[in-house]
Amino acid sequence: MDDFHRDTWAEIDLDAIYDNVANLRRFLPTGTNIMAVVKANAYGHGDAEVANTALEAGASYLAVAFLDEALALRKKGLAAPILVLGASRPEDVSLAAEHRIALTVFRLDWLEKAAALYQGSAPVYFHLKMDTGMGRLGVKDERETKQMAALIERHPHFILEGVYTHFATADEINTDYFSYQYDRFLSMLEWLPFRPPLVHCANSAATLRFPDRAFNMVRFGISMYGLAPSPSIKPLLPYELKEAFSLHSRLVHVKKLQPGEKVSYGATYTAQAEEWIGTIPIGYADGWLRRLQHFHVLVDGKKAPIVGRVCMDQCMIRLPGPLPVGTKVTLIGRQGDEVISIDDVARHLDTINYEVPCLISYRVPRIFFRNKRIMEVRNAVGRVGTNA
Ligand SMILES: Cc1ncc(COP(=O)(O)O)c(CNc2conc2O)c1O
Repeated sequence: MDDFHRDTWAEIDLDAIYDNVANLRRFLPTGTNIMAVVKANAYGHGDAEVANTALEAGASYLAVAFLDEALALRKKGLAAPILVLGASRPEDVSLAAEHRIALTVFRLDWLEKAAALYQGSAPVYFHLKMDTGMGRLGVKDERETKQMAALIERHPHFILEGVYTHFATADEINTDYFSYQYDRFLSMLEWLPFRPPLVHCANSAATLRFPDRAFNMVRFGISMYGLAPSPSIKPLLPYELKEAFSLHSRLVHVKKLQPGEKVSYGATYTAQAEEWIGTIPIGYADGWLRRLQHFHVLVDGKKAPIVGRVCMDQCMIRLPGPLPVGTKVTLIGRQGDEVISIDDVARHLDTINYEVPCLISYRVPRIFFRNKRIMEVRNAVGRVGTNA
């Protein structure tokens, strides 16, 4: 376990991760596999710890965005199959094969380059991505699809393990475009000479809303972390999700301001009366963005407004009264009857909940709880740029 020397930390409740996946396991038809999406350091929650917990709870596959993230999981001892959802380089096919990492393929020219460059004898697993309307990555042409399937079939070491697509609007109430994409996927699947072993299309929203249209694997991301894919479909979710991420700090300075005294850069905040002001060691370099000025935190079980500009490493809050240095402050999570959810922070930032935990940077240590006890502490400070 790492130690850390600044009183700001994130707590990851792996019991919540476990329950979110175990509940999905119970919710899905037996033959539907669960692919745990752990890209971007598991949406800021800690890639290896979340991956291990998800696998324990019934996931059988992992997904990341880029090859480096998959290699990092292998280095951390994860042995489960991993799919790279994003683009990779044709010259990295050997590296992927060596580590049993499946790659997404969606261009014939890429596949031809990979075939020309691959000198290995280990099997190379591909998932062919079809663009049914997300407009990001994916093949759209029948002839190109057939040529790609034929090339893979001809190659002695290439294996078409899966085929998939990604929905643009599964988290919206109106299902017109979702249905268009689903139907498009059904017809594009007919372009293949055979059905690969794994066919998948559903992200969290599609999984939880339309489990009967998930084929035989789902790609479970945001709701594994206990977050609804969007506020509009939150009431439609089939079971309660448990939020896994919380964020805490401690008062490092407390002072009383007289009326007219100022706080922070730009002296934009002026005390209106005698006010108790606390300083906490978290700022925008930790992902606690400047736009969170005027938002609030919890201290002594009460809401406390963030006053003055958020600095790179610190910010100031107006306290309900004199409190001792060292008092715990909760920026995301619960104190007594008061809760600040990730959705609350996202709403204030006018963004989506996905972005909030992803923003909490490497500089904030993560403490992992399993069975209500600390099972790991990760402090990446000092590791960035070295072999972790
Ligand atoms: C291809 C693909 N599959 C599955 C998921 C998981 O989706 P979920 O977290 O809604 O369950 C994502 C998430 N990708 C992104 C989420 O936000 N921006 C993205 O690019 C994805 O890009």
